[in-house]
Amino acid sequence: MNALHTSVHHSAVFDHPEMGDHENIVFAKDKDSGLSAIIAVHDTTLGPALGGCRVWPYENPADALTDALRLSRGMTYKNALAGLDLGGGKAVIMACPRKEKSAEMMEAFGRHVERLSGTYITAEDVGVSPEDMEAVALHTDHVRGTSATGLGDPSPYTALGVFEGIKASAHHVFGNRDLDGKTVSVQGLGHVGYDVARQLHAAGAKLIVSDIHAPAVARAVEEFGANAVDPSEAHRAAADIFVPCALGAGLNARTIPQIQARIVAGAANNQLQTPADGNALKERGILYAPDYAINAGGVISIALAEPGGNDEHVREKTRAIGETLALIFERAKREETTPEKIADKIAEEKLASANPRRN
Ligand SMILES: NC(=O)c1ccc[n+]([C@@H]2O[C@H](COP(=O)([O-])OP(=O)(O)OC[C@H]3O[C@@H](n4cnc5c(N)ncnc54)[C@H](O)[C@@H]3O)[C@@H](O)[C@H]2O)c1
Repeated sequence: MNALHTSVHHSAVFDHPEMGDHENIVFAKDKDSGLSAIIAVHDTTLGPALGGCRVWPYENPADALTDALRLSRGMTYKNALAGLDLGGGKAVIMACPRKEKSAEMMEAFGRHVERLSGTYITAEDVGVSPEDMEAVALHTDHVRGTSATGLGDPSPYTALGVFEGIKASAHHVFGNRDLDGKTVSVQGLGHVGYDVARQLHAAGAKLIVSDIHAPAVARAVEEFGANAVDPSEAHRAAADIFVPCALGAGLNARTIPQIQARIVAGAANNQLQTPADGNALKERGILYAPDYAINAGGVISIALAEPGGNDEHVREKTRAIGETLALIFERAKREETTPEKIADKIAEEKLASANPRRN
């Protein structure tokens, strides 16, 4: 290998724009099963790095590395803000979940997780099923969310946290947690969105719903007396609260000027397309509940579940998301900044106080 070749690779990894303070990055291969994975351990200041494993047909390893670095850093912040004694990490497997993933590949991944001696704990993410995690668990105990370790589907806990977050947001904006008579636009009626809609309906909210999957919409109209709108209209519906529970990047330069709601509080990951979109919401007087703060119920359930589960302590910690958001909103107001910047600050303060060397 010549010197130029070496320096190209060096800059591609160590000078990667997403390379923050990552502690350890493993490029994991297994010839027999075809596994190519990256395990990124971002920070273990607060405890072992917990974060899901994603199986995705990345176009190239550079995209996979970018995803692993970004997502693992996000998990450090999410776990810290949720008050968990856990650091942040993430794994990505470069494979098509339908055509290339296999039990052998997941087992090989499990062996790599085991080699990290518990500094990384894995769980389900996009493209991974409960059966896949059972295959991983054949080779390592550093896995959560399997039938032996978990409460099952994390979505109900995510939905509970989002509902608490919506009430905290309503209190901040309207001076009252009561949702009776409030109009709420829920975008995306999947695992989380449908359950949030159910809780909103039970609390007396009037629902506007949308999904690209027509049967889910029909069911919500029938069950909750909801009004259906086209998914492209969800953000600009005449509502008090907008609850994005579909895909990311829905808050952007095009949609923000059209939002009628005074609150955006939903489960979707990475709702802000760019950091400037957070400022744009603030300028329009729209309160934004930072996504990784409000949607932490799922990771709380994965982290704290006990086998065979009494889930009361999980529910309690998940309900506390409402209190965390109330603190974030108050401080953002005091410091005249945006809630997502305060969420980041609180997470960083927790890390700094656990490890004074970070100051
Ligand atoms: N499941 C969890 O515990 C959890 C935890 C944290 C964050 N999240 C995030 O919350 C969001 C929802 O998660 P989920 O588990 O309910 O996923 P899901 O796949 O069960 O549901 C997503 C729903 O959104 C719909 N949808 C897709 N594109 C849409 C569009 N353009 N407009 C309207 N609807 C659209 C889909 O048809 C589907 O019904 C995702 O962004 C996910 O990353 C989920």
